[in-house]
Amino acid sequence: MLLVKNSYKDSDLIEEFWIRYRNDMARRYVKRCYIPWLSWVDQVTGSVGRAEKIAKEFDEFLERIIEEHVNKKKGEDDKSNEEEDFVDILLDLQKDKTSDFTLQRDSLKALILEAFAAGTETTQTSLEWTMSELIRNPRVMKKLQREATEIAQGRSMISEEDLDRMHYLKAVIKESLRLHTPFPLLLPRISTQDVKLMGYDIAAGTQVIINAWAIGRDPALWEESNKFKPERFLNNSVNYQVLQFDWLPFGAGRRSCPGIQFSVPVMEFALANIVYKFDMVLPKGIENEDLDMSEEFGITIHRKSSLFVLVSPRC
Ligand code: HEM
Repeated sequence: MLLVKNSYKDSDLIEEFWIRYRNDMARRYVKRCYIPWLSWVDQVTGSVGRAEKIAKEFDEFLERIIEEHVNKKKGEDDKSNEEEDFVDILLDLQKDKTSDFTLQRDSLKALILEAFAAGTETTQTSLEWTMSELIRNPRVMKKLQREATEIAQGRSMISEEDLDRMHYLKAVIKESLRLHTPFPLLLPRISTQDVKLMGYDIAAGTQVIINAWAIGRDPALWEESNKFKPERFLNNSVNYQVLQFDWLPFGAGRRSCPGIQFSVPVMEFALANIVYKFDMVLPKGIENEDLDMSEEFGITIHRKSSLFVLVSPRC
Protein backbone atom coordinates (compact mmCIF):
# COMPACT_ATOMS: atom_id res chain seq x y z
CA MET A 1 0.00 0.00 0.00
CA LEU A 2 1.26 3.45 -0.82
CA LEU A 3 0.35 6.34 1.41
CA VAL A 4 0.67 8.87 -1.34
CA LYS A 5 2.59 8.26 -4.52
CA ASN A 6 6.32 7.72 -3.89
CA SER A 7 7.21 10.68 -6.03
CA TYR A 8 5.09 13.01 -3.92
CA LYS A 9 6.99 16.24 -4.07
CA ASP A 10 6.11 17.48 -0.61
CA SER A 11 7.31 14.56 1.48
CA ASP A 12 9.85 16.76 3.32
CA LEU A 13 7.07 19.19 4.08
CA ILE A 14 4.96 16.44 5.59
CA GLU A 15 7.79 15.52 7.94
CA GLU A 16 8.46 19.12 8.87
CA PHE A 17 4.75 19.78 9.52
CA TRP A 18 4.42 16.65 11.58
CA ILE A 19 7.42 17.30 13.77
CA ARG A 20 6.29 20.86 14.53
CA TYR A 21 2.67 19.81 15.04
CA ARG A 22 3.57 16.90 17.28
CA ASN A 23 5.94 18.90 19.49
CA ASP A 24 3.54 21.77 20.07
CA MET A 25 0.49 19.56 20.54
CA ALA A 26 2.38 17.35 22.98
CA ARG A 27 3.31 20.33 25.12
CA ARG A 28 -0.27 21.62 25.12
CA TYR A 29 -1.74 18.23 25.82
CA VAL A 30 0.44 17.55 28.82
CA LYS A 31 -0.15 20.92 30.46
CA ARG A 32 -3.87 21.25 29.71
CA CYS A 33 -4.88 17.70 30.54
CA TYR A 34 -2.77 17.04 33.60
CA ILE A 35 -2.42 20.49 35.15
CA PRO A 36 -5.52 22.30 33.82
CA TRP A 37 -5.01 25.41 35.96
CA LEU A 38 -1.67 25.94 34.18
CA SER A 39 -3.30 26.10 30.75
CA TRP A 40 -2.99 29.90 30.71
CA VAL A 41 0.81 29.40 30.46
CA ASP A 42 0.30 28.00 26.96
CA GLN A 43 -1.49 31.20 25.93
CA VAL A 44 1.23 33.42 27.36
CA THR A 45 4.13 31.50 25.82
CA GLY A 46 2.41 31.54 22.43
CA SER A 47 2.20 27.75 22.34
CA VAL A 48 -1.56 27.78 21.62
CA GLY A 49 -1.12 30.26 18.76
CA ARG A 50 1.72 28.23 17.29
CA ALA A 51 -0.24 24.97 17.52
CA GLU A 52 -3.26 26.58 15.88
CA LYS A 53 -1.14 28.02 13.09
CA ILE A 54 0.44 24.61 12.43
CA ALA A 55 -2.97 22.89 12.53
CA LYS A 56 -4.22 25.38 9.90
CA GLU A 57 -1.14 24.86 7.70
CA PHE A 58 -1.55 21.12 8.02
CA ASP A 59 -5.22 21.35 7.13
CA GLU A 60 -4.43 23.36 3.99
CA PHE A 61 -1.80 20.84 3.08
CA LEU A 62 -4.21 17.90 3.47
CA GLU A 63 -6.80 19.78 1.41
CA ARG A 64 -4.21 20.15 -1.34
CA ILE A 65 -3.41 16.42 -1.30
CA ILE A 66 -7.10 15.56 -1.59
CA GLU A 67 -7.74 18.11 -4.36
CA GLU A 68 -4.77 16.81 -6.37
CA HIS A 69 -6.15 13.29 -6.11
CA VAL A 70 -9.70 14.36 -7.00
CA ASN A 71 -8.40 16.21 -10.08
CA LYS A 72 -6.23 13.29 -11.09
CA LYS A 73 -9.24 10.98 -10.86
CA LYS A 74 -11.36 13.31 -13.00
CA GLY A 75 -8.80 13.07 -15.77
CA GLU A 76 -8.51 9.30 -15.87
CA ASP A 77 -10.54 6.31 -16.92
CA ASP A 78 -12.16 4.70 -13.84
CA LYS A 79 -10.71 1.30 -14.53
CA SER A 80 -7.04 2.31 -14.41
CA ASN A 81 -6.19 1.70 -10.78
CA GLU A 82 -2.57 0.64 -11.15
CA GLU A 83 -1.31 3.83 -9.58
CA GLU A 84 -3.84 3.87 -6.74
CA ASP A 85 -2.60 4.98 -3.38
CA PHE A 86 -4.14 5.31 0.09
CA VAL A 87 -5.88 8.62 -0.71
CA ASP A 88 -7.33 7.25 -3.97
CA ILE A 89 -8.80 4.30 -2.06
CA LEU A 90 -10.35 6.60 0.55
CA LEU A 91 -11.88 8.70 -2.25
CA ASP A 92 -13.33 5.56 -3.84
CA LEU A 93 -14.83 4.61 -0.48
CA GLN A 94 -16.34 8.07 -0.20
CA LYS A 95 -18.10 7.57 -3.54
CA ASP A 96 -19.24 4.04 -2.77
CA LYS A 97 -23.02 4.18 -2.47
CA THR A 98 -23.33 0.58 -1.30
CA SER A 99 -21.58 1.12 2.05
CA ASP A 100 -23.69 2.00 5.06
CA PHE A 101 -21.51 4.89 6.19
CA THR A 102 -20.52 8.22 4.69
CA LEU A 103 -16.93 9.30 4.76
CA GLN A 104 -17.01 13.04 5.38
CA ARG A 105 -14.17 15.26 4.17
CA ASP A 106 -12.97 15.82 7.76
CA SER A 107 -12.87 12.08 8.45
CA LEU A 108 -10.90 11.62 5.28
CA LYS A 109 -8.36 14.22 6.38
CA ALA A 110 -8.21 12.68 9.87
CA LEU A 111 -7.45 9.27 8.37
CA ILE A 112 -4.61 10.64 6.25
CA LEU A 113 -3.25 12.56 9.22
CA GLU A 114 -3.43 9.47 11.45
CA ALA A 115 -1.56 7.36 8.96
CA PHE A 116 1.23 9.96 8.82
CA ALA A 117 1.21 10.68 12.50
CA ALA A 118 1.05 7.13 13.80
CA GLY A 119 2.68 5.26 10.97
CA THR A 120 5.71 7.02 9.58
CA GLU A 121 7.90 8.03 12.50
CA THR A 122 7.31 4.81 14.47
CA THR A 123 8.36 2.59 11.57
CA GLN A 124 11.36 4.72 10.62
CA THR A 125 12.50 5.00 14.25
CA SER A 126 12.23 1.23 14.76
CA LEU A 127 14.35 0.59 11.70
CA GLU A 128 16.99 3.06 12.84
CA TRP A 129 17.21 1.42 16.29
CA THR A 130 17.43 -2.04 14.70
CA MET A 131 20.27 -0.93 12.44
CA SER A 132 22.04 0.62 15.41
CA GLU A 133 21.80 -2.63 17.39
CA LEU A 134 23.04 -4.63 14.41
CA ILE A 135 26.07 -2.39 14.09
CA ARG A 136 26.80 -2.64 17.80
CA ASN A 137 26.45 -6.42 17.61
CA PRO A 138 28.49 -7.69 14.62
CA ARG A 139 27.75 -11.32 15.58
CA VAL A 140 24.03 -10.74 15.11
CA MET A 141 24.61 -8.79 11.90
CA LYS A 142 26.69 -11.66 10.45
CA LYS A 143 24.09 -14.25 11.42
CA LEU A 144 21.33 -12.19 9.82
CA GLN A 145 23.37 -11.62 6.67
CA ARG A 146 23.99 -15.37 6.47
CA GLU A 147 20.25 -16.03 6.69
CA ALA A 148 19.56 -13.41 4.00
CA THR A 149 22.18 -14.90 1.67
CA GLU A 150 20.79 -18.42 2.12
CA ILE A 151 17.22 -17.30 1.46
CA ALA A 152 18.06 -15.14 -1.56
CA GLN A 153 19.97 -17.95 -3.31
CA GLY A 154 21.81 -15.54 -5.56
CA ARG A 155 18.77 -13.51 -6.62
CA SER A 156 19.23 -9.75 -6.69
CA MET A 157 16.58 -9.09 -4.02
CA ILE A 158 14.73 -10.78 -1.19
CA SER A 159 11.03 -10.85 -2.00
CA GLU A 160 8.05 -10.40 0.31
CA GLU A 161 7.27 -14.13 -0.01
CA ASP A 162 10.77 -15.00 1.31
CA LEU A 163 10.16 -13.17 4.58
CA ASP A 164 8.10 -16.00 6.10
CA ARG A 165 11.19 -18.19 6.11
CA MET A 166 13.46 -15.58 7.67
CA HIS A 167 13.04 -16.58 11.30
CA TYR A 168 16.16 -14.83 12.55
CA LEU A 169 15.13 -11.58 10.86
CA LYS A 170 11.80 -11.73 12.68
CA ALA A 171 13.58 -12.37 15.98
CA VAL A 172 15.93 -9.42 15.38
CA ILE A 173 13.02 -7.06 14.81
CA LYS A 174 11.06 -8.32 17.83
CA GLU A 175 14.13 -7.94 20.05
CA SER A 176 14.71 -4.43 18.77
CA LEU A 177 11.07 -3.50 19.43
CA ARG A 178 11.43 -4.89 22.96
CA LEU A 179 14.54 -2.86 23.80
CA HIS A 180 13.60 0.26 21.85
CA THR A 181 9.82 0.36 22.13
CA PRO A 182 9.19 3.33 19.84
CA PHE A 183 5.90 4.40 21.43
CA PRO A 184 6.86 4.11 25.10
CA LEU A 185 3.63 5.11 26.87
CA LEU A 186 0.55 3.44 25.42
CA LEU A 187 -2.63 5.38 24.72
CA PRO A 188 -4.19 6.34 28.04
CA ARG A 189 -6.94 4.03 29.32
CA ILE A 190 -9.64 4.65 31.89
CA SER A 191 -10.54 1.87 34.31
CA THR A 192 -14.22 1.00 34.00
CA GLN A 193 -14.53 -0.49 37.48
CA ASP A 194 -12.71 -0.57 40.82
CA VAL A 195 -9.81 -3.03 40.70
CA LYS A 196 -7.02 -4.17 42.99
CA LEU A 197 -3.83 -4.74 41.07
CA MET A 198 -0.59 -5.90 42.69
CA GLY A 199 -1.76 -4.42 45.98
CA TYR A 200 -2.81 -1.09 44.49
CA ASP A 201 -6.41 0.07 44.59
CA ILE A 202 -7.41 1.61 41.28
CA ALA A 203 -10.76 3.36 41.41
CA ALA A 204 -13.18 3.28 38.47
CA GLY A 205 -12.59 6.28 36.22
CA THR A 206 -8.83 6.46 36.88
CA GLN A 207 -6.66 7.28 33.90
CA VAL A 208 -4.03 4.59 33.50
CA ILE A 209 -0.89 5.03 31.45
CA ILE A 210 1.08 1.90 30.65
CA ASN A 211 4.83 2.13 30.29
CA ALA A 212 5.50 -0.42 27.56
CA TRP A 213 9.15 0.65 27.37
CA ALA A 214 9.76 -0.27 31.03
CA ILE A 215 7.90 -3.59 30.66
CA GLY A 216 10.17 -4.49 27.73
CA ARG A 217 13.25 -3.96 29.88
CA ASP A 218 11.94 -5.39 33.12
CA PRO A 219 14.57 -7.81 34.53
CA ALA A 220 11.77 -9.76 36.24
CA LEU A 221 10.36 -10.62 32.81
CA TRP A 222 13.44 -10.75 30.60
CA GLU A 223 16.77 -12.39 31.31
CA GLU A 224 19.68 -9.96 30.76
CA SER A 225 16.98 -7.49 29.90
CA ASN A 226 19.29 -4.73 28.67
CA LYS A 227 21.14 -7.00 26.25
CA PHE A 228 20.29 -7.30 22.56
CA LYS A 229 19.73 -11.04 22.17
CA PRO A 230 17.39 -11.90 19.25
CA GLU A 231 17.79 -15.62 20.06
CA ARG A 232 15.35 -15.18 22.96
CA PHE A 233 12.59 -14.80 20.35
CA LEU A 234 13.54 -17.83 18.26
CA ASN A 235 11.78 -20.44 20.29
CA ASN A 236 9.11 -18.57 22.14
CA SER A 237 5.50 -17.92 21.43
CA VAL A 238 5.61 -14.13 21.28
CA ASN A 239 3.89 -12.95 18.14
CA TYR A 240 2.00 -9.97 16.82
CA GLN A 241 -1.42 -11.63 16.84
CA VAL A 242 -1.60 -13.06 20.33
CA LEU A 243 -2.55 -10.95 23.33
CA GLN A 244 0.36 -10.84 25.77
CA PHE A 245 1.37 -8.30 28.34
CA ASP A 246 5.15 -8.67 28.68
CA TRP A 247 5.95 -7.44 25.16
CA LEU A 248 3.87 -4.46 24.14
CA PRO A 249 5.49 -2.52 21.29
CA PHE A 250 2.11 -2.32 19.54
CA GLY A 251 -0.02 -2.12 22.68
CA ALA A 252 -2.79 -4.58 23.41
CA GLY A 253 -6.53 -5.00 23.28
CA ARG A 254 -9.06 -2.98 21.36
CA ARG A 255 -6.89 0.13 21.14
CA SER A 256 -3.81 -1.75 19.99
CA CYS A 257 -2.04 -0.58 16.86
CA PRO A 258 -4.02 -1.22 13.68
CA GLY A 259 -0.88 -0.67 11.61
CA ILE A 260 0.99 -3.88 12.61
CA GLN A 261 0.25 -5.66 9.37
CA PHE A 262 1.55 -2.71 7.43
CA SER A 263 4.62 -1.77 9.45
CA VAL A 264 6.03 -5.22 10.26
CA PRO A 265 6.33 -6.38 6.61
CA VAL A 266 7.72 -2.95 5.66
CA MET A 267 10.41 -3.23 8.35
CA GLU A 268 11.18 -6.86 7.53
CA PHE A 269 11.37 -6.22 3.80
CA ALA A 270 13.58 -3.14 4.15
CA LEU A 271 15.94 -4.68 6.70
CA ALA A 272 16.26 -8.01 4.88
CA ASN A 273 17.32 -6.27 1.68
CA ILE A 274 19.61 -3.74 3.33
CA VAL A 275 21.62 -6.40 5.17
CA TYR A 276 21.57 -8.69 2.14
CA LYS A 277 22.98 -6.07 -0.17
CA PHE A 278 25.21 -3.94 2.03
CA ASP A 279 27.89 -4.05 4.67
CA MET A 280 27.81 -1.21 7.16
CA VAL A 281 30.58 0.13 9.34
CA LEU A 282 30.90 3.12 11.60
CA PRO A 283 33.14 6.01 10.52
CA LYS A 284 36.84 5.51 11.33
CA GLY A 285 37.73 5.94 14.98
CA ILE A 286 34.39 4.81 16.45
CA GLU A 287 34.29 1.28 17.80
CA ASN A 288 31.02 -0.63 17.37
CA GLU A 289 30.44 -0.92 21.10
CA ASP A 290 31.01 2.83 21.52
CA LEU A 291 28.10 3.76 19.26
CA ASP A 292 26.06 6.37 21.11
CA MET A 293 22.66 4.86 21.93
CA SER A 294 21.25 7.85 23.84
CA GLU A 295 17.53 8.31 23.51
CA GLU A 296 15.59 11.48 22.84
CA PHE A 297 12.43 11.22 24.90
CA GLY A 298 9.11 12.25 23.38
CA ILE A 299 5.82 10.74 22.24
CA THR A 300 8.10 8.42 20.30
CA ILE A 301 11.60 7.56 21.49
CA HIS A 302 14.17 8.09 18.83
CA ARG A 303 17.96 8.32 18.67
CA LYS A 304 19.40 11.49 20.16
CA SER A 305 21.97 11.65 17.37
CA SER A 306 21.39 10.39 13.84
CA LEU A 307 23.00 7.13 12.89
CA PHE A 308 25.87 7.61 10.43
CA VAL A 309 27.33 4.55 8.77
CA LEU A 310 29.61 3.88 5.83
CA VAL A 311 27.90 1.57 3.41
CA SER A 312 29.56 -0.72 0.88
CA PRO A 313 28.00 -3.32 -1.43
CA ARG A 314 28.39 -6.94 -0.32
CA CYS A 315 30.12 -9.23 -2.72
C1 HEM B 1 6.90 0.07 14.15
C2 HEM B 1 5.78 0.67 13.84
C3 HEM B 1 4.67 0.99 14.81
C4 HEM B 1 4.65 0.91 16.18
C5 HEM B 1 5.75 0.46 17.12
C6 HEM B 1 3.32 1.33 16.60
C7 HEM B 1 2.91 1.36 17.93
C8 HEM B 1 1.65 1.76 18.32
C9 HEM B 1 1.19 1.75 19.69
C10 HEM B 1 2.02 1.30 20.91
C11 HEM B 1 -0.07 2.22 19.70
C12 HEM B 1 -0.96 2.38 20.95
C13 HEM B 1 -1.59 1.05 21.25
C14 HEM B 1 -2.19 0.92 22.62
O1 HEM B 1 -2.27 1.90 23.35
O2 HEM B 1 -2.59 -0.22 22.99
C15 HEM B 1 -0.43 2.53 18.34
C16 HEM B 1 -1.65 3.04 17.95
C17 HEM B 1 -1.95 3.35 16.64
N1 HEM B 1 -1.20 3.07 15.52
FE1 HEM B 1 0.62 2.27 15.50
N2 HEM B 1 2.58 1.67 15.50
C18 HEM B 1 3.36 1.48 14.39
C19 HEM B 1 2.98 1.66 13.07
C20 HEM B 1 1.75 2.11 12.65
C21 HEM B 1 1.33 2.27 11.27
C22 HEM B 1 2.21 1.93 10.07
C23 HEM B 1 0.07 2.78 11.29
C24 HEM B 1 -0.85 3.17 10.16
C25 HEM B 1 -0.52 3.22 8.89
C26 HEM B 1 -0.31 2.93 12.68
C27 HEM B 1 -1.51 3.43 13.09
C28 HEM B 1 -1.90 3.53 14.42
C29 HEM B 1 -3.16 4.12 14.85
C30 HEM B 1 -4.21 4.75 13.94
C31 HEM B 1 -3.20 4.00 16.24
C32 HEM B 1 -4.31 4.48 17.19
C33 HEM B 1 -5.29 3.35 17.43
C34 HEM B 1 -6.44 3.79 18.32
O3 HEM B 1 -6.56 4.98 18.59
O4 HEM B 1 -7.23 2.92 18.74
N3 HEM B 1 0.73 2.51 13.48
N4 HEM B 1 0.63 2.23 17.52
